[in-house]
Amino acid sequence: MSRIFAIVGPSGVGKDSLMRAAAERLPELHLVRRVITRDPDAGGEDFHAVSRNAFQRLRADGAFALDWEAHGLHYGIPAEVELRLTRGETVLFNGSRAMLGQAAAVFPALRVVHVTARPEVLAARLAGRGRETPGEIAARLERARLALPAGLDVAEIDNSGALETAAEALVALLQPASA
Ligand SMILES: Nc1ncnc2c1ncn2[C@@H]1O[C@H](COP(=O)(O)OP(=O)(O)O)[C@@H](O)[C@H]1O
Ligand SMILES: O=P(O)(O)OC[C@H]1O[C@H](OP(=O)(O)OP(=O)(O)O)[C@H](O)[C@@H]1O
Repeated sequence: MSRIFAIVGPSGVGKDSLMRAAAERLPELHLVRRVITRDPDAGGEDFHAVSRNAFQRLRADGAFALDWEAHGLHYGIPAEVELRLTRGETVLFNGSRAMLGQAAAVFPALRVVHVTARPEVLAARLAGRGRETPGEIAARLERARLALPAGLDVAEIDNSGALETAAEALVALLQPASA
């Protein structure tokens, strides 16, 4: 049976790190490679970098199952995810808390993993990652406490401590038996 999980939470909480750690343990997982209007050399997650114009063309051509704008960037989830779901795969994507209502409308079986960490931990991780400027980091910390929409199937994982601990919690959630 196919399953799709949105991994959400504040910037710097460790969403991408956790997705990668889970995929190391469960190689059958499909981690979505997002299309983003971000500098291709920005580092961090593996993503497909495009210009704003290219993004709009892709969007108009129906290349995305879901897309949104945040942090001044456009993000797209490739439409091929739908094909993977029809094949029975388990799909994980790094999602936006603000866009979960729309995501659940597109993927009715959507399950949400909400990753949290203490505020001082977030600030240290964003600074350590070094992908954003101090101004961008401040804006991301402002958004850290954004609430999730009601009515969704949400599991919580605290990643304030060791990545290994949170990764084990994620792997446990992803086991088919807990589906
Ligand atoms: N549990 C953890 N302990 C220490 N560092 C972590 C942990 N989780 C993530 N990090 C680091 O924090 C930074 C942000 O993680 P990242 O996965 O990019 O977060 P997000 O995708 O949520 O923005 C990265 O430098 C990552 O290596
Ligand atoms: O509505 P929100 O939950 O605040 O999310 C806004 C955006 O932030 C994250 O993106 P991105 O991966 O660029 O940022 P991050 O790695 O710093 O989390 C997330 O994937 C969304 O695209």
